[in-house]
Amino acid sequence: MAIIQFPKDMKWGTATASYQIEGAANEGGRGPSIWDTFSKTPGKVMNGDNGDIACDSYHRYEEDISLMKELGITTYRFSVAWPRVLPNGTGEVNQEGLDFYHRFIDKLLENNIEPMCTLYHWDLPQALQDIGGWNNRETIDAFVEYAELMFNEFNEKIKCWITINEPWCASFLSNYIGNHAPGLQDLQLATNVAHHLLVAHGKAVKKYREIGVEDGQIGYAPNVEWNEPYSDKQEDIEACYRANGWFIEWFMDPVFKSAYPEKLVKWFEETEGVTVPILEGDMETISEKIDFLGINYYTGSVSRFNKDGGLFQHERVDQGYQKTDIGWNIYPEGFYHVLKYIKDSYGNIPIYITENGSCYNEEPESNGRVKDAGRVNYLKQHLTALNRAMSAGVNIKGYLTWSLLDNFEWAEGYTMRFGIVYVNYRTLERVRKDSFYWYKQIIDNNFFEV
Ligand SMILES: CCOCCOc1ccc(-c2cn(C[C@@H]3NC[C@@H](O)[C@H]3O)nn2)cc1
Repeated sequence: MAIIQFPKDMKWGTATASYQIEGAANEGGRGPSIWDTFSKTPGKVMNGDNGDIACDSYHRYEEDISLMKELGITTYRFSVAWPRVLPNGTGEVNQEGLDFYHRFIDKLLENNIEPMCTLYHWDLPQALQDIGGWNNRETIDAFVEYAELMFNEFNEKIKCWITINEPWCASFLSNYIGNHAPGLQDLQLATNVAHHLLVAHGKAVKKYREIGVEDGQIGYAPNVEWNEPYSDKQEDIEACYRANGWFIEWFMDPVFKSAYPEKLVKWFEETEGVTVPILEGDMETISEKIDFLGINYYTGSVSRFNKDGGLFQHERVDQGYQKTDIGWNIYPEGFYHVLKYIKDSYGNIPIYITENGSCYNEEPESNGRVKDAGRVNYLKQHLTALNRAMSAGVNIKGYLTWSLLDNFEWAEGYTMRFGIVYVNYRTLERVRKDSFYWYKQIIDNNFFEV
């Protein structure tokens, strides 16, 4: 047996997002977002599910916070619904929306739980999508107006800010692959969106610095996956570089090196005729220094070159890895490799694991117990890989599992469950899963045995 020990000051938490848990979509002055529109468009979301009610955390946040308190977490990552505070994206402020977040954050602080606030977790006000959304640089200015409002309103209470969650999902998954809102399929448009998200991130960081908060910190949370080359063949190594780079270099080189990765820019230009719409000063803005990096990791694979393998001429090679119920490989080695790669590529900036978790869809048994052994095992394997990365010098400050609650899993609707707490979507009752109790033990002891 080996002891997996974490540092005394390790921050433990859970993560959620506004559209996925709040509900009250047409309450409290909230305006519509692109996910309200997308989820109500036939065929876009499994079973026609939407976030109108979700986990009803808008009304049940006190119960959620008592679960967090019982769990013993010190940090809770949530996101603000932009259209709840600015129903039209800019201009008129919805005081009821601000009041809700004050009540919620005050309750967190009362319970000694540090709020980690994501400003943008994909619920763009529909009014901004109506003028082109992130493809229109005016949305960058709207985001800065929203960020400034939030910084000034909550700076005394929130000391840890995340600008953009998973820019790859908000740009390429949403505007090229088309699985997420607004469901477009145009690589040039998606590349514009990715760039404007990065500029918006940089401008928000600049605004945060201007406002000046001594004890605050700001970062962003890209999602990464790991493609391990199937062989030492150059073509396999390069194919994996491209596949990894779409998530890593594309969203980290601009922030940490003030330039896009040349090899990938050339690849987009030569194979797809796509270019990045960089204006004078953009790269300097994007690379405004951040205090920490949030990393979201779920899965990876062994991959290799395949000329007919789509955008990056790569393909995943099935190695018989076990998969979670959403069909993603369980690949903890990839977690270690990607963290080591980030450290070696971008220096040792403090990193929070802002999302890591697994999908298992067990229902409560007759005695009320939810036996999610797969999720406990996934946590064990990935925390072991995280510990290995920390031993290799990766500057990990905290780990927040996705997610506290089962919730609206985007295009999968409510069919896919990532929570350590089961949610009965009919009664909205919360039921602690076995993984809740296992994770509580880790938080209490700061170690576990494998
Ligand atoms: C190449 C083609 O691929 C088609 C599907 O491609 C993806 C990729 C990635 C995801 C994905 C979903 N999640 C979990 C969320 N992270 C944020 C939080 O809101 C969680 O709900 N992370 N990544 C989905 C679909």
